Amino acid sequence: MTSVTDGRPEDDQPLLSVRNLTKHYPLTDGLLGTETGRVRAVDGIDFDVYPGETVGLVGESGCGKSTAARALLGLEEPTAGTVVFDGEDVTAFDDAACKRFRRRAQLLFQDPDSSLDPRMSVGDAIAEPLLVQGLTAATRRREIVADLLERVGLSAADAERYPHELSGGQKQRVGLARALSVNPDLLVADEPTAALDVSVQSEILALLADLQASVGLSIVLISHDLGVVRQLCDRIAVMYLGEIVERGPTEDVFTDPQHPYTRALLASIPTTDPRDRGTAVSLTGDVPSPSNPPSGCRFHTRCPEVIQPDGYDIEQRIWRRIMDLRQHLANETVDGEARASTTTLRETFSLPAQLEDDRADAVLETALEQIAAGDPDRAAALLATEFATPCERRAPSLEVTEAGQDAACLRHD
Ligand SMILES: Nc1ncnc2c1ncn2[C@@H]1O[C@H](COP(=O)(O)OP(=O)(O)OP(=O)(O)O)[C@@H](O)[C@H]1O
Repeated sequence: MTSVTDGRPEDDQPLLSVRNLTKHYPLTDGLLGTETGRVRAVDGIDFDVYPGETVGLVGESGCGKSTAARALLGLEEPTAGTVVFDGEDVTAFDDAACKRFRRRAQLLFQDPDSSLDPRMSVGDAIAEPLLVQGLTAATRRREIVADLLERVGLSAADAERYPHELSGGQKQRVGLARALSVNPDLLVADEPTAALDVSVQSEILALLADLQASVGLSIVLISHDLGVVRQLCDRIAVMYLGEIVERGPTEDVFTDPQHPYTRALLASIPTTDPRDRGTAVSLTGDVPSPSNPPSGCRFHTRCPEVIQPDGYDIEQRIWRRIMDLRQHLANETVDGEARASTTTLRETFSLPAQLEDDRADAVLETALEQIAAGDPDRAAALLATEFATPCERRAPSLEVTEAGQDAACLRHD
């Protein structure tokens, strides 16, 4: 019998299997050259890509998507973890195996200009990987180039042109032809349409979908754009600050998201439906630095659904603001509030004059009095003790939810 995990039959063999992929960059002191910390760009991510499917890696800018792509292609050495491609460990490859892997797994860049040499004709650019792989017969190379140009919607005559004569969309088509020239099994497309005009974006996405259907390519699509991902991907992994927070079949994640971060991302997609107006939860606070990620669940400093401590019953929206106040105190950004009245402080931090939960209100009022008395550290300590959330203490693991997909959120525990 076939059991299903993450939307796939278990007895299917993945083409690519990424386990605990981790990449930390050292932070060094410019003068002394000593290590002062680490940027945790990617922290233990797991996902599989099966033959012929497209898997999306989505998340805000800086969450580690490109680092994950470079590490899984062997362009950067991971700090930890394994990448198994067609049954073999990529990190253990010798030079010859590495060369074969480089042919079978291709990278498509966001900005075609960065991958095309302005002095090289389109034909030469597409033929270059063939030459590197040992195809020395010039006539055969020309035939392949002509065929590839037509497959990506250009014409054989375009082989004679140079990158500066092409539009952005045409250049991305050339980039795609170049990546496909060596018949790869896997294409890693890093924001392939982000540098293009909106009108051209959908043409390139349609082309990717067509090519995938005709040659059975597997694709890892990296994008911050949920619309792009929904259009193309069979399954997606949502990343936040170097970690996967939700993973599953695209339609399941879009129709019934199980992680508050995914819900917030989806709510941020502009909608024309008037019934949707005003229901969107927007994220507060800045994306924390990957060199000093929050404790517990990394999303707790911005999460609209952060868990309340036992015994309190505070409106969730207000609870988020109390957590934001704790954040301000921790960041020492409330110093100038001394000598204000607690009423003014409540207004400053968008807190109501009276919380519905009397016990919570008494704690809050005491903390605000301490801030007003010029002792924000005491207020921070009181709020940290009374209003501690499990989300700041325990890091959730990625577990299968009742909805079917995996999510890393303590609410599912
Ligand atoms: N070589 C490096 N040294 C130190 N930090 C790095 C290095 N490369 C990336 N980072 C940091 O790691 C984090 C993840 O970067 P990455 O480029 O993978 O994110 P991303 O999700 O692809 O973002 P974007 O969409 O902006 O490209 C960022 O905070 C980035 O500043």
